[in-house]
Amino acid sequence: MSKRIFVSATNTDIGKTYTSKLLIDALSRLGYRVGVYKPIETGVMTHPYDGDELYQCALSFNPGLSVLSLDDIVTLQFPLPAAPFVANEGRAIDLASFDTALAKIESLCDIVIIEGAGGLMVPIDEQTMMIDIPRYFNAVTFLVTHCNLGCINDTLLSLKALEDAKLPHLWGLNCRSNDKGFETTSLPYLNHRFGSVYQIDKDIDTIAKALLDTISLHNEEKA
Ligand SMILES: Nc1ncnc2c1ncn2[C@@H]1O[C@H](COP(=O)(O)OP(=O)(O)OP(=O)(O)O)[C@@H](O)[C@H]1O
Ligand SMILES: C[C@H](N)[C@H](N)CCCCCC(=O)O
Ligand SMILES: [Mg+2]
Repeated sequence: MSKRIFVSATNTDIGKTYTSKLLIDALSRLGYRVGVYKPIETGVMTHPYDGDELYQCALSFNPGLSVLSLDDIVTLQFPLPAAPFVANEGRAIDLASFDTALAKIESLCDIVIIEGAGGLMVPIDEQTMMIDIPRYFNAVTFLVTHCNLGCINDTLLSLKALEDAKLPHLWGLNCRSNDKGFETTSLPYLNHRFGSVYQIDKDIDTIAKALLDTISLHNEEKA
């Protein structure tokens, strides 16, 4: 069964691409041929920079991906830097249009990292939100959250959305060197509630292994 990780975040600019690249590195070091996919990228004036960043990183570990073009990695590209619904003026998007692209990438890898656009409740069209994508792809979600004041609320809301949707998921905090006060203002509650938390920079190898375990469990349940 395919191994798919859907990387989402509490919002845009939180670190989905940053984290995806660390996951590519960690999974590659575990011996996996890693592929990447960005089904929809908005804000593409001339070049899909997000998709390219993912592609170049994956290519450096998995040269087999060199037969692909950037259009294979980023299926739908829109100039307006906005939710797909807005960038595509509310037109319907047929999710089946992603299947051929993903199959081509998966023929060249053992596991694929799929990056969403923005957060989980970003509208794609009238019928679909970003949170519907991991179910469509049968992927395990990795939620990236931040370490600024407000991260408790943002994290719990996104986790509630994943739990309500009964989607298998893990999550981690993307703390930046200029984040101030996280350990005194937010971490105490997160530790109290969850026992321990993953921090992406420190724990990426543990996260990669936990994602592989979660994928195996999820695939067994689906079999
Ligand atoms: N831990 C970090 N330390 C330093 N810089 C970071 C860190 N995480 C992310 N960044 C930087 O912050 C910016 C936003 O991160 P990134 O592009 O990964 O966000 P994103 O969630 O993928 O955004 P989008 O919704 O546009 O796809 C980038 O310039 C990235 O290099
Ligand atoms: C252009 C940007 N970097 C992302 N690709 C799209 C973010 C859409 C966010 C929409 C919203 O939540 O209001
Ligand atoms: Mg990104």
